[in-house]
Amino acid sequence: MQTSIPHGIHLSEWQKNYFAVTSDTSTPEEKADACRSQILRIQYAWANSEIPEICAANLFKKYTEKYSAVIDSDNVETGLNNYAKNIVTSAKCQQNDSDKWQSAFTTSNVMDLKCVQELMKAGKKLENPLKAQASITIDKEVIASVSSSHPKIVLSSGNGESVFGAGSSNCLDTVADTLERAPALTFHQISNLSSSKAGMSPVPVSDVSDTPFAAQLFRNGDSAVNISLLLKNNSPVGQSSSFPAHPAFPEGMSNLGKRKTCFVSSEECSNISSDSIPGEGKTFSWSGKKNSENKVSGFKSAKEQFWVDQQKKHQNQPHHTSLPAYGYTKKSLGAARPRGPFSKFVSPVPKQDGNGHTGMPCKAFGNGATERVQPVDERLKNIDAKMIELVMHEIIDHGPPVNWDDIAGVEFAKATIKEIVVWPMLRPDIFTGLRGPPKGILLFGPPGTGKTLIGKCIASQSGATFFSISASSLTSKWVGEGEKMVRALFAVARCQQPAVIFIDEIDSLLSRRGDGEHESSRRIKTEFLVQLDGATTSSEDRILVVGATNRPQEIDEAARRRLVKRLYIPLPNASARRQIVSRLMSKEHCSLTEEEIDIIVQKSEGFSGADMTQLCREASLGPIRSLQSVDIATITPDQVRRIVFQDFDSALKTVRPSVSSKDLEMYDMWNQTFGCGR
Ligand SMILES: Nc1ncnc2c1ncn2[C@@H]1O[C@H](COP(=O)(O)OP(=O)(O)OP(=O)(O)O)[C@@H](O)[C@H]1O
Ligand SMILES: [Mg+2]
Repeated sequence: MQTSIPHGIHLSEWQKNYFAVTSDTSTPEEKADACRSQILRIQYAWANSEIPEICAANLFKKYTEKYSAVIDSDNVETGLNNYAKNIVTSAKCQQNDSDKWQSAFTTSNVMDLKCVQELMKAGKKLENPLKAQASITIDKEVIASVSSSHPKIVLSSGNGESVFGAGSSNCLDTVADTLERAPALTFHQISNLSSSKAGMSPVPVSDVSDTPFAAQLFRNGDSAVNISLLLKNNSPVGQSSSFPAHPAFPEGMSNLGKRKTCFVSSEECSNISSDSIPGEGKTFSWSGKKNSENKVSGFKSAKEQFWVDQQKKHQNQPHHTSLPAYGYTKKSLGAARPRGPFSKFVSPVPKQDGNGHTGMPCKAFGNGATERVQPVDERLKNIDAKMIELVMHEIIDHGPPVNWDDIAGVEFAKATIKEIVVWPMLRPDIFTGLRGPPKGILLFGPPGTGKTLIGKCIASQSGATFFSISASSLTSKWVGEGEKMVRALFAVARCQQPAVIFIDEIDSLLSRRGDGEHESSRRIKTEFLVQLDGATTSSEDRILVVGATNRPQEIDEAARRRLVKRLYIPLPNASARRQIVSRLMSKEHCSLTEEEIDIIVQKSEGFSGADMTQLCREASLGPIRSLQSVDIATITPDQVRRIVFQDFDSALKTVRPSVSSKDLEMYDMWNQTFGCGR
């Protein structure tokens, strides 16, 4: 296409067309071509959710008007003289003397016109295939009505409608002009521009502030669209106003406050939903009445037509995975969630793309293109996405499975936990009302007695989603972010019910509140108690909080009350110690007799489970230590002698119990006062 653009200046296709349309030196044919090209570009951009509907509507209106002005003009120098007679008729059919004249030439019906469709077909030959397939996409809901005094644009959706007040039309022009003149302008800036007048929430864009939106949109159209627009419904009005001035901001746009503005409420934007079309990409539609209206009227929007065409085109080709859809797509954590601690969990938060941009969650669960996208869980609405990501990656436990048999002794605690955790998870229908399980458990006892091991066992055996976090990591790793993390933890757990939240070293999180306490740890504690209260008192939520501590006396009274089932995990008795030794030695090359084991058990009185494990480790080194250092280099594993009683005897001289009798008294006392054991 020949235009009057000076040579040597690199301009985007959009700009070239813009100049062709506005230039006095362009021929009518060039103007018509340029308009057609712009219209296609707008459709394509909107179909890919690169621009808001309102913006697309305005641009579309502008270029269809320019287009019809060229092709309708009888003047042989400036027009194409009845090139499309239908448009003239349509545009003028309702014209009368009234000020309230409304053109029948709307963004929706114009596409039904035969002549436009012919032009579209012609355009296909010029544009690249992808663009050519984009049929007119401005939807029925965008009704542009123009009156001389109060121009307004009504944008309706299933949830009602929003009226853009006087001057909105001009504002749209402002946005449109900005887009045209500043190809490098980011969407954020456009959003900024749009939001410069208070009253309606602009469409905030986050995490994509550097995305050269307009450049993507209006550059040569071959580049793949890779823009993520992240809507935050709860973002305050004017949030985006902090966006720094962009060097590419066009002259005259600096005093935006004086400009007419347009707004798209974030609520309306959130009504845009996206559905996967089997084997294809996605359609974007306003929720609510629109679709049903379309069906009743038999109207097929250009978007729908676009996808129908796409389907037809590819029906004989093997289906490919749908392209990632960026924009307003949402999904739920509640439905179709994986169960069990080792099942694959799908993060509710978008993964960062290669450019470091965080997009909205845009892919449905699983990989199938046919899966429908679920709405975002309401419970995660106000939770920081980064925190959710952290919860997913840092907290969910992925350790090796632990069986109840791996835990020696503590029979009462094991039975109680099975009763509280496993059975209600398996049969929630039976464990209702008074039989409803307690929502908080505290495992307390001397160090190394298997509290953490029990937590891992619950993770493996309960079938619930298991969140395991060390309290000290909450208070140290994410300084200042602790309370957010706590909130995110419980929110995600709520979405992943039944869920078990295991908090190791809970004393460091819920120690008594004191004067010398740091402000941030106080905040974390308060948040935790609030969340714990919610989780433990809600009868619907199937969240169990399990805390483990070896300093139960330091736990805040409020927290203690909420952890209703307080189970003492004592030092292993003789039978448990025997079990630990037998179990560990069964995996080794060992020749201990039953009597020898009895002696070992006797001699290890007061040992914790961890001490017993250490004793076995030490004894197993006996055969190695008895080797000459020269032999170590050459000996084969099967030449190493068996572990014998003498090795344990030697080991017992170096391994000592780690829990003092004074400590044991304290645990016993606390158990008698607050414990729920026998
Ligand atoms: N009852 C037990 N049965 C089998 N092994 C045990 C038992 N108790 C402890 N152990 C061994 O000791 C190791 C440490 O146990 P664990 O971490 O569960 O102790 P803990 O009670 O959480 O200690 P702490 O209070 O210091 O956190 C376990 O990995 C396991 O090898
Ligand atoms: Mg532990």
